[in-house]
Amino acid sequence: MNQSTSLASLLTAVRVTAQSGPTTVPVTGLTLDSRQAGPGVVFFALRGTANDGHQFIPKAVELGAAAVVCEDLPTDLNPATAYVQVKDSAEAMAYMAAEFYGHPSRKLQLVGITGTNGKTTCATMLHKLFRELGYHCGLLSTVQNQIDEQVIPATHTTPDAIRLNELLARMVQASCTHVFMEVSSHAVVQHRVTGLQFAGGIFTNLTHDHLDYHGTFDAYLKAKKGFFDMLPKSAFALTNADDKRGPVMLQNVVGRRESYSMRGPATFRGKLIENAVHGLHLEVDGREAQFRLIGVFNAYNLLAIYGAAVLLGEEPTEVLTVLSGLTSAPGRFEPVLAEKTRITGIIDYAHTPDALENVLQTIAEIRQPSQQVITVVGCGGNRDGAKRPIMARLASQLSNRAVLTSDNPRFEDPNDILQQMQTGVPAADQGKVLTIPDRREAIKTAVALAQPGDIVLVAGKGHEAYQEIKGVRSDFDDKQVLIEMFNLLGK
Ligand SMILES: CC(=O)N[C@H]1[C@@H](OP(=O)(O)OP(=O)(O)OC[C@H]2O[C@@H](n3ccc(=O)[nH]c3=O)[C@H](O)[C@@H]2O)O[C@H](CO)[C@@H](O)[C@@H]1O[C@H](C)C(=O)N[C@@H](C)C(=O)N[C@H](CCC(=O)O)C(=O)O
Ligand SMILES: Nc1ncnc2c1ncn2[C@@H]1O[C@H](COP(=O)(O)OP(=O)(O)OP(=O)(O)O)[C@@H](O)[C@H]1O
Repeated sequence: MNQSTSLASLLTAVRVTAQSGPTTVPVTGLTLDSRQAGPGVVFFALRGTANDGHQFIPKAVELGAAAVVCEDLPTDLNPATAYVQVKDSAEAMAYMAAEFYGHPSRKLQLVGITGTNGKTTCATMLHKLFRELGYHCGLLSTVQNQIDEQVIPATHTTPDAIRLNELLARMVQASCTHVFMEVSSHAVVQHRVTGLQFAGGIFTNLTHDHLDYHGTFDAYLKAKKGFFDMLPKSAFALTNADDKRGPVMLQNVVGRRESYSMRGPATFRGKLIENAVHGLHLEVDGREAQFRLIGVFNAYNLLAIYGAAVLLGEEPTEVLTVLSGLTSAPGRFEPVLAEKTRITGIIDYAHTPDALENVLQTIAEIRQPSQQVITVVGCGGNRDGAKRPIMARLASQLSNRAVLTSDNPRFEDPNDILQQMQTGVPAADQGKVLTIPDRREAIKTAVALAQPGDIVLVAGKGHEAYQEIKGVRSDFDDKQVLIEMFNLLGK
């Protein structure tokens, strides 16, 4: 995008504590990485988790940066460079990025989704729903960003404020009216969404996660709540009333307080009629509808999506009709049916003990006693080793058969990872477990073991389309391999 303005006009968006150097300079770009600095570019020195961006100011200046925005002015100032001192560089960057890109969020109906689980599912399905309803719209998610059907790879759940405003501006340029985005707790704390004007916010749920970053559960909750606290009066704040933290999210918010529930009073009410392998049958605000998504957690996601669409002014019956035909987000409890034998394959991104347990418990809720569950699972290399025995234990205890295999061994020997996983399998379950390092062979074996009607869960990779071995990423897609094996084995 060709963008140009003057530093002085960008500074109207922030409170400056001190400044030096020429402010009339034209600005053609913004960056938070000194290595990307150059003439016309404003460099923001951010205090990071590993580095302090202030140490890279000389590098940015050496590369010709037009200006530096920082919290502490350097002692050695270059007369050709403008230096701007602010209280918080990350916050200033967000306001200046919004200004630089012409406040794209104000020209869109921007809806943010926060919570531990369900963000990708809700954002992706809202995007699909509004596309079906005839709108041009954008998506910002962990899996991918999208402008209508154009896919733009994603590096973060929520991009940094510069990239975010740039993407929103591209969406405005492509005539998008609605954008659905995931708002991670990291993004709130790091001011990635500061200065954006939201039309609505959704809270899905909160469980223990990311405590390595936030330190305490309260800090994690505070980060999530920070997003609801920034919603303006015109926006809706839609919360899950059945989640323990749902009501807290609405405390003292300025936005319109709305809720959804499967249990009690709420703006949008759902009732479970059937939760089966082939999908959910729900009553939503008194209307019955059948959905292709599986599991009670998806009933909550569907209610959130329905509620948001109605709050955005869509007609409830039409919303339900379109939602009924939609499939889930890629690799999020994604069913793959073998037509001939009615074996149900499920592809899920679950790569932590919590997520694996959730998925297997959901399968336990929907399966008939005659249906066996066969789980294929692995654990990544060069990452948290403690989860390996736990995941193997869960897979063996909560399935009829488990096939332990590789999941991005990276630089570790796959056999070492598998050995560590095996230590978690209880003696009584040893007979249920096979160990096959080659993931393709593992999926083939699981399909071969499955009898008509059984369920094959392939966990861990979800939408990921690669397997990383010794630093090399080769193409590997669980869904494609599963379909290939159904065909190969005549299932
Ligand atoms: C822990 C975390 O959130 N880190 C993010 C943070 O980086 P950081 O603070 O570690 O950066 P740093 O290395 O300490 O450097 C400090 C500053 O110096 C700059 N720098 C660094 C080197 C150099 O040569 N020159 C230079 O200017 C860096 O650009 C940075 O601005 O700020 C960077 C710029 O915005 C992010 O890219 C980076 O995300 C990293 C890659 C990351 O993995 N983040 C994850 C944890 C994350 O944000 N995840 C959430 C989703 C969580 C979930 O729900 O699953 C997300 O929204 O994606
Ligand atoms: N509302 C929900 N409640 C509990 N679990 C859920 C919910 N929605 C999805 N899940 C489970 O959590 C997994 C992650 O779902 P999803 O990707 O939608 O969440 P997310 O918040 O975007 O998480 P991530 O950022 O890790 O992708 C799914 O594979 C599914 O098994």
